[in-house]
Amino acid sequence: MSSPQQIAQSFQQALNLSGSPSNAVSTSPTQSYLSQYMQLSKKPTKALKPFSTGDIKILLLENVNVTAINIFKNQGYQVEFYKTSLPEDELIEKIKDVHAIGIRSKTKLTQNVLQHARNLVVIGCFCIGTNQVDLEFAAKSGIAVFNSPFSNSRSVAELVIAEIITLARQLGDRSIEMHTGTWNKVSAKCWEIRGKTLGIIGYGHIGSQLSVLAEAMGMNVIYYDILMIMSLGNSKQVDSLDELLSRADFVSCHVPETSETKNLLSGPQFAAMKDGSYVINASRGTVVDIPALVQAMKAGKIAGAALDVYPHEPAKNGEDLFVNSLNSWASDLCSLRNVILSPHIGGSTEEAQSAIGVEVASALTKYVNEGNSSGAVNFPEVSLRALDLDAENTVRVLYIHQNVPGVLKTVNNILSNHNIEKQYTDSRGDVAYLMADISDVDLTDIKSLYEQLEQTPYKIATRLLY
Ligand SMILES: NC(=O)c1ccc[n+]([C@@H]2O[C@H](COP(=O)([O-])OP(=O)(O)OC[C@H]3O[C@@H](n4cnc5c(N)ncnc54)[C@H](O)[C@@H]3O)[C@@H](O)[C@H]2O)c1
Ligand SMILES: O=C(O)[C@H](O)COP(=O)(O)O
Repeated sequence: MSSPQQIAQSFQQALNLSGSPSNAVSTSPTQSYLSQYMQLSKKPTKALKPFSTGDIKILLLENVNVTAINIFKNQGYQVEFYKTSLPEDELIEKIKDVHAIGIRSKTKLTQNVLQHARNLVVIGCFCIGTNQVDLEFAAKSGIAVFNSPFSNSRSVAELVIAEIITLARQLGDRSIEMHTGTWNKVSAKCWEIRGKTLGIIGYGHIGSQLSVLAEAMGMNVIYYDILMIMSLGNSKQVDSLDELLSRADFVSCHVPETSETKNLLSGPQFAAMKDGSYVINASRGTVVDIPALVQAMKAGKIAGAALDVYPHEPAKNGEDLFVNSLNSWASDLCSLRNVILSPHIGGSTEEAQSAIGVEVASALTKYVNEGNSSGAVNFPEVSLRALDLDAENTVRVLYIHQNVPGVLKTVNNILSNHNIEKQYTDSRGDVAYLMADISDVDLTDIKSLYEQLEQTPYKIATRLLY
């Protein structure tokens, strides 16, 4: 019989957890990372140590906040940090070996990129939007995705309030004039916002927060959403986008990027708006058709616009918006009066970034260390209370599988030699996730337990924590 050390060694080779290249696992790239053991206990009785938190490699891109780095380092994870996003070829190289990746809105985790991830267990979007990740492919590959659903909502809402006043007072133009030495004191077509109507498209976390701030400043608020949503304050939900457009002096978009929201505001919608009204977009660049906006502004229909997001955004600071041929509208837009352009800074405040860092890093840590998927955006949400590390011979089984009949029968048959202390399972679409704490496990049996689970049909990923 093999000694525990020998078993540990063979596990390390087979599972490629030692950091050195391994070709012992002859599965496809998306399968090979799924087979992982993790030992959280430092107890000397558990001599078998195929995987510890110190083996976890995490790649952080796009200047994810230091609060997150500290949380990961406190866990003992190996952290590789970059201030920017990476070009696709570099990203593919880097993603091959890491167990977790943290990104913001720029990094595109497409199927093409994700299929190279051999060990990836979890993705953290340190922002609200998750449209930059192929969520379905990730789920089917057993990769959970987490985001921060509201930690930057207030920051975006405050920016939009600033933009409403700036547009109403043509403040951007006055400032540019003063910077070039021109004194141009005017009141024509400059307005108070008190008593004006703000039309909010998308009354979610940001839209509703904006509603409260706008009403506090004396605005009337109407909103349009595909869902019936309780109105805050005196705001009123309207039945159609057209009704909102025909009544609002300021229209602000706060919808996600979906196929339905692509060019949500285009030529016909600008035509339906009030003469001299204003457009604000701090949601996603695909939501407003910029060339159509330029036309509407040139025609004098729209009196001003504030854009924080664009269909093709530069990957890093210092890059020129104009050099991207896909942004052929850029010089036209910049030549217009009363247009505020900001570089996707809606959520970029110290408060928001620090809170997002804590929130997403905590979710990732819980998933890696405990398998807890509460709050995942693409994955069944399963959690059991923290693994009892003091309980001798207890193992947490994390088993991700295709959502088809008969799988639980097979799995519970495998687990039936042990005492199942707790078990929880849930499914989402085609993917299901089972978590079970089993006791009375002889550590020398773990290899066999693992191998049996790995050999089950419809398995996507297995992890054993002990
Ligand atoms: N500029 C920035 O820095 C920044 C920061 C944070 C978020 N965002 C963007 O803002 C978006 C909104 O954020 P949120 O937190 O308020 O999201 P949310 O999910 O809380 O709210 C979005 C709302 O839009 C509604 N909606 C969806 N499709 C719609 C449609 N076709 N028409 C009308 N309503 C529709 C939803 O029902 C929901 O109520 C995010 O998806 C993100 O892309 C940008
Ligand atoms: O989705 C978001 O939260 C915003 O678009 C902010 O993205 P960022 O973190 O890349 O600035």
